[in-house]
Amino acid sequence: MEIIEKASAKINLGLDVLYKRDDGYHELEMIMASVDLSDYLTFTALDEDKIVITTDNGFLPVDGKNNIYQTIEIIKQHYAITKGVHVDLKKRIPVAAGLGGGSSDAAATFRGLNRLFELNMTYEDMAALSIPVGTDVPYCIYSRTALVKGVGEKVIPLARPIPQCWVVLVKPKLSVSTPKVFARLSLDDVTHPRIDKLQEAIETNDYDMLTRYLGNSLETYTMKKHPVVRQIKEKMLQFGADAAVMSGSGPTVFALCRKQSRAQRVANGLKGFCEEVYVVRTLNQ
Ligand SMILES: C[C@](O)(CO)[C@H](O)COP(=O)(O)OP(=O)(O)OC[C@H]1O[C@@H](n2ccc(N)nc2=O)[C@H](O)[C@@H]1O
Ligand SMILES: Nc1ncnc2c1ncn2[C@@H]1O[C@H](COP(=O)(O)OP(=O)(O)OP(=O)(O)O)[C@@H](O)[C@H]1O
Repeated sequence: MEIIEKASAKINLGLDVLYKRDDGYHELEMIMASVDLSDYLTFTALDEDKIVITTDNGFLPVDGKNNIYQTIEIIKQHYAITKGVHVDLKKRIPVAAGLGGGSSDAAATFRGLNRLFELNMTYEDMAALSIPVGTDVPYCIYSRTALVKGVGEKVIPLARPIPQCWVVLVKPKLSVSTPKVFARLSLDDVTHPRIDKLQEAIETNDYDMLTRYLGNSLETYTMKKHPVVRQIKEKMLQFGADAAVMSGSGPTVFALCRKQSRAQRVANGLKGFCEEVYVVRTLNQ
């Protein structure tokens, strides 16, 4: 039997770093949503007890460094599964972009193996097992508009999706190390987006309010280190985006546009500047 799961990219509409905890991790408050830019994973059970990952992306590790591999190991161990698993990954989400690609693949692996081995895990069960793989995995298991707290383990789905709009994603040719960003961040200097206002905007389906309150505490740090990230944001606004902000620890910046034609204009304006430009929709969930 073959099981297919879709793993969608996430964006952080709001990311507030509250404080550093004693264990070194940062307490966060975020509003997250998923967009229609997705990897596809196909799962097959193997009689032999081994984990095999194949992918069309030649640069990704296919061993224990891959989030998919780590997730399968956790599930196999937790449920004492002696069968093996083959996963074929069609990679579409840019890697190390701030779009949670690896986390989303891990989340799809939880959902996929749940079906493949009929484990009856709830989303809560999956989220509880998933944190060692990555702090974005719990959100990606739900993969719907949510308020996310703690280090990422508390996922509270919102009653409505974000107001329908177009999202332009632009990734410059550089990678950002999330651990380094958190380690070097000066908490005295960060700005604090109003997560409560973002939540209110979504719950009242108020697109204009949503665009006013986008914000990310990690943005200033990453922009100082990589000025191109600021340039992308400025250009997006110049080309008519309703709002723009960096996602996660970057370097991808996303813009929101009410109209498709405007999103296309923003994308065309950025194409000469950056190689990776995508126009996508938010998922209606
Ligand atoms: C910034 C976000 O993208 C927001 O969605 C995520 O929290 C980061 O998710 P990620 O890239 O999967 O990163 P993880 O592998 O979970 O964490 C990498 C490192 O970032 C730091 N980290 C991460 C999350 C968090 N709440 N506090 C932290 O201080 C920790 O040093 C951790 O070892
Ligand atoms: N399945 C996977 N897909 C993508 N990257 C993976 C995967 N497994 C392991 N990695 C490694 O994880 C690193 C980060 O990749 P990923 O695309 O998840 O980052 P990201 O989008 O910045 O995540 P986040 O937004 O959660 O910070 C890369 O160096 C990559 O080699």
